[in-house]
Amino acid sequence: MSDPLKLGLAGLGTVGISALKRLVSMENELAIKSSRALRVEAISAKNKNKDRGIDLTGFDWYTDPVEMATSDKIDVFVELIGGDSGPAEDAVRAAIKAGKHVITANKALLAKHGNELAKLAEEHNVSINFEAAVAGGIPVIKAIREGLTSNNITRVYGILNGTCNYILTRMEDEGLSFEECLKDAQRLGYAEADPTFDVEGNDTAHKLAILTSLAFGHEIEVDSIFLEGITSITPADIAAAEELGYRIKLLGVAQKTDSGIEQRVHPTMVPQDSAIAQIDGVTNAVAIEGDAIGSITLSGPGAGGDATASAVIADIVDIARGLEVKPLGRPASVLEPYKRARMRAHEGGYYMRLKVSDQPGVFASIANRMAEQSISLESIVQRKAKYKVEQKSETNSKDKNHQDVVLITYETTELAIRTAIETIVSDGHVVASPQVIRIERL
Ligand SMILES: NC(=O)C1=CN([C@@H]2O[C@H](COP(=O)(O)OP(=O)(O)OC[C@H]3O[C@@H](n4cnc5c(N)ncnc54)[C@H](OP(=O)(O)O)[C@@H]3O)[C@@H](O)[C@H]2O)C=CC1
Ligand SMILES: N[C@@H](CCO)C(=O)O
Repeated sequence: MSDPLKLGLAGLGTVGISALKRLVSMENELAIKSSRALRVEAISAKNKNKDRGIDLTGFDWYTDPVEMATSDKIDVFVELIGGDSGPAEDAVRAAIKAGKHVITANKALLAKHGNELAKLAEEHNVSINFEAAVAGGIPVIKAIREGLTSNNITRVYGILNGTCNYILTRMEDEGLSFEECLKDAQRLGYAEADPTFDVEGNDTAHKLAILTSLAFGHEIEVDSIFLEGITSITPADIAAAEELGYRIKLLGVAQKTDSGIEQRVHPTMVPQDSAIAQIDGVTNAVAIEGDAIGSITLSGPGAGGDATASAVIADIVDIARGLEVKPLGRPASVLEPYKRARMRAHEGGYYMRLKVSDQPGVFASIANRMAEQSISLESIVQRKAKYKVEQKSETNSKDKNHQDVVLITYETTELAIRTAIETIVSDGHVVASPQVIRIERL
């Protein structure tokens, strides 16, 4: 057997401590699978005195992760701190420059600096492995970067945030409030340090940007992703979706179009009988469409200590085995600049829920405005009694004179929908911000 592979682990939170425990408890088995011992030499976290449920006296302790990242005692720096700047970024850069391989679960860091870090790693002949950064325990990076290399990929989409899917599932199944569900997701270790990154869709965007780059051979480009989170989804939308044969999921979608690559993150109506609609709780699913494979969908736990540690350790084993792959699947120098498809040209079906004054003619006026934009309606329903219970929390006594008009359109464009909504709002019948949810062709 070769010399042990010496590891330094920075970050001993939900993911870090699970990874450390598994590396210790599976030491023999991992050594056999890697043909090499994996030895944790050094650890780093903020608070040395925190009880982490494991004896840490056998590891060298570093308060400064940058110092650990450059120490001669380690071969591989494992970054499990988080954040797109500060100690995580400083330590990753320092590790690469010191010739250490890097493993990270940090999608925020990769979405912001991934192109540059990939170049830096190539210059220093080291790997950056980041299986845990996208979809937790699902080996989707390996699937796209290695398993599907002979495919021309046309679309990648999926549920990429465990926290949001957990919240939406529990709101739907148990009728709980958004806030209650989010608190539980935080307690279970699923949410980001700042959970607005989850619920506003940023975390999904970070992951999507990484997948897009790997799938289409473009530079990572996160800032131009069309982004809507789940905070505006109400029990009334969830009830309407169910009645109309859909479920609401936060999807990240990247697809090739004639004008460029469309990247979008938004709550999405998916048909109840589709595979993606069956994905509940913290589970994630990623569907990949390519010319050789047709379509495959991978699903599994998207967050949580053990599931994420599984991906971190697989990355370590790859390094121990000597497997070297360019971080973004091809040399950084040949990645194409990202060409954005305009969101206004997006084509699809739409769900709209409009809270309107309960007056004669409103219904017909809305239908006319849609017709002006050549939008065909699959259904248009007026709801008062049906959603009364769900609406209680968001209404007051004035709402006695209001009702919801729920519309489902056939295929149209984002531009047509936006124009129709502007005119409907300017007609003065709508008494609250219109709710618009895109329907995905699956
Ligand atoms: N939680 C999950 O399910 C998943 C998380 N990720 C990603 O993994 C990474 C870690 O997430 P998670 O484990 O949840 O985060 P936690 O907040 O649970 O843990 C963060 C760790 O970083 C340590 N830390 C913070 N600042 C410093 C510093 N300056 N120097 C050294 N250590 C520091 C903390 O120390 P201390 O404990 O002393 O406070 C803590 O141990 C993030 O990038 C996250 O996005 C990816 C997939 C799933
Ligand atoms: N906060 C993230 C962790 C996994 O990346 C999620 O809920 O999916």
